[in-house]
Amino acid sequence: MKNILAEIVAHKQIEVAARKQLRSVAELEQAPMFSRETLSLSGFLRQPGKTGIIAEFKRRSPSKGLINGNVTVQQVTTAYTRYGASGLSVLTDEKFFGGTTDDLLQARSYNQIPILRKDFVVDEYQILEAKAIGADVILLIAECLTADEVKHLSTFAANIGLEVLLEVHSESQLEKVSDHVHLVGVNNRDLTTFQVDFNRSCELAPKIPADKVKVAESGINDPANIVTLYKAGFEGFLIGEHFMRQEDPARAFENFVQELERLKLAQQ
Ligand SMILES: O=C(O)c1ccccc1NCC(=O)[C@H](O)[C@H](O)COP(=O)(O)O
Repeated sequence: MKNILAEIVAHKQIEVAARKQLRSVAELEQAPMFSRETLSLSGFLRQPGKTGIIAEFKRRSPSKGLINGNVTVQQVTTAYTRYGASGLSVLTDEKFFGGTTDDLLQARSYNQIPILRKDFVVDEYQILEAKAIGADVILLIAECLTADEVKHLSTFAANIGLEVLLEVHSESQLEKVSDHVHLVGVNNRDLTTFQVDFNRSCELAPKIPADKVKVAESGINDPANIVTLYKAGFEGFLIGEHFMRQEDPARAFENFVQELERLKLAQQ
């Protein structure tokens, strides 16, 4: 790991150690959300006629700095759901992305579609925390974890009813895909240069095991990108900044979906 991920992960380990002191595992397991029946993101993405968009609530990022500090979780996520998102992604990392676990708890309280806890998981504790705040899916990033860690953490998540999205950046990282990984995400953004390249994702798509749902992540800013990525085999499309950087992310999402539907009809 020679990019921003190394810095994020180093900080995450310190942060998780501190969080464990504030809220015990027993307290997480007693949280009202912990016992709720989770929703399947892979199932929602495969529902016929749906957009396949996993719409992300993202206030800031290492690549762009502040994206939007003026909107609320309720305004944005309920519009994403209303206009056809297949799932939501909520960044809960505070230092680098300006998110909080409370953002996800709020998103959960207003929406009945699957929610991905977007964070940098290095410890079982964060998976229990994800369940306790109402998430349905966790993200594991292949570049930050060994194959054994992916196997262990994905099994742990599956045992408490959470799905796992494993993010890969290269073909060699596909060796870390294990039984309890339900979705494989390919990040279009190179985290060293922050350059976006859909070709790289399209080349990797056919190499992903057929039983996993393929998700294209990052840099999507045009409905035509979805058509290209769909043709390459992707069923899910994770989009954050393109909507969040607009003054009105809800309107931006609605317009994007309308244009996507128009493009799909034109392709038939
Ligand atoms: O977005 C970043 O700058 C970033 C930097 C380092 C690690 C992760 C990063 N992003 C996390 C994500 O996966 C994106 O938020 C997600 O794929 C949506 O991407 P986008 O549509 O480009 O906001």
